[in-house]
Amino acid sequence: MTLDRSTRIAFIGGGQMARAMIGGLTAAGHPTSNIFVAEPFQGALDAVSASFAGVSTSTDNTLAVNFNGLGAHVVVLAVKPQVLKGVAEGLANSLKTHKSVVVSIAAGIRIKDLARWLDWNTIVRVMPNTPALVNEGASGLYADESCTQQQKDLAFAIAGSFSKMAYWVEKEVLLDVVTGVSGSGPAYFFYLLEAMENAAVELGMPREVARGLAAQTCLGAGKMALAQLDTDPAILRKNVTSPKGTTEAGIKVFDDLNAKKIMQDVVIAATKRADELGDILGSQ
Ligand SMILES: NC(=O)C1=CN([C@@H]2O[C@H](COP(=O)(O)OP(=O)(O)OC[C@H]3O[C@@H](n4cnc5c(N)ncnc54)[C@H](OP(=O)(O)O)[C@@H]3O)[C@@H](O)[C@H]2O)C=CC1
Ligand SMILES: O=C(O)[C@@H]1CCC=N1
Repeated sequence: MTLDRSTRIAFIGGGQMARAMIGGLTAAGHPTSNIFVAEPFQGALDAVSASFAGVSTSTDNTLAVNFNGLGAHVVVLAVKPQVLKGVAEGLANSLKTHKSVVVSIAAGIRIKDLARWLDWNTIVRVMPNTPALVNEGASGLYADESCTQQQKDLAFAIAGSFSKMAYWVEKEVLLDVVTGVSGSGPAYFFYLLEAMENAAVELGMPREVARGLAAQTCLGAGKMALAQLDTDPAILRKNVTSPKGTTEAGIKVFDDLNAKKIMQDVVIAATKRADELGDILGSQ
């Protein structure tokens, strides 16, 4: 099937990322009556209901897959990688009954391991990010030959509803790189924002002004980079940098500290951790 308003989507886990995806899906017009969220903590389900009126909820994961006896077309696994094995094993029978397409957003966990736990192999891995909540998500996807083109298209359409940029990657290992760049990436920018805001406050700026200036600058720089994707970001940076001016003085501090190398190491460390999670948790 293709994604349309009648597509029944079940979320297993109703945490940060599930809510960001549901926010994107509903903003794109998907009816809440065709979304079901299951998770063990009633408080989290209440928060989902408060944000998205009309979404069905349950503390029983199999009820979400069962989707009021109709069956979910798509089951999104949105739990932490550490609990995924137990969750997956509990869904095996319901998935076979309803033949749902499984979308896993868990960092690191590979299709072969998930397929073994689920005893089911119609699986697409998607690595989204939390800006999905404000309709600015970026996602990478991977599926192997056990999915049909139609199933891949369905998963891509779902990712596309909460992602401004969505890309298939050719090898599963590249999803770890997606995780290191855009999955974890919002946190790197928040880290920079924290530092920019604190510096401005130390220099006498009221905090709310500092926060607004820094956040809008981040958004503006991102929009400029997106508007000129064929331009190397180094050129965009040079366009801001007047000879012997202020930016040059600021960037010199970055260069003296080898900050570009540090940023590369950050992305590499997050990517390696995704691979490690796949090795450690996948061997269960
Ligand atoms: N956060 C992010 O930016 C991103 C996260 N991801 C991936 O998304 C997944 C979810 O992460 P995130 O949303 O941050 O995590 P959260 O902890 O916010 O959400 C996970 C949810 O799953 C619930 N849960 C725990 N056990 C079960 C269970 N047995 N059955 C059903 N639900 C359960 C948790 O409930 P409780 O709190 O009660 O334990 C929690 O609400 C992870 O695999 C992560 O790798 C991918 C991209 C970005
Ligand atoms: O930190 C994590 O493990 C998850 C995956 C990507 C973003 N958050």
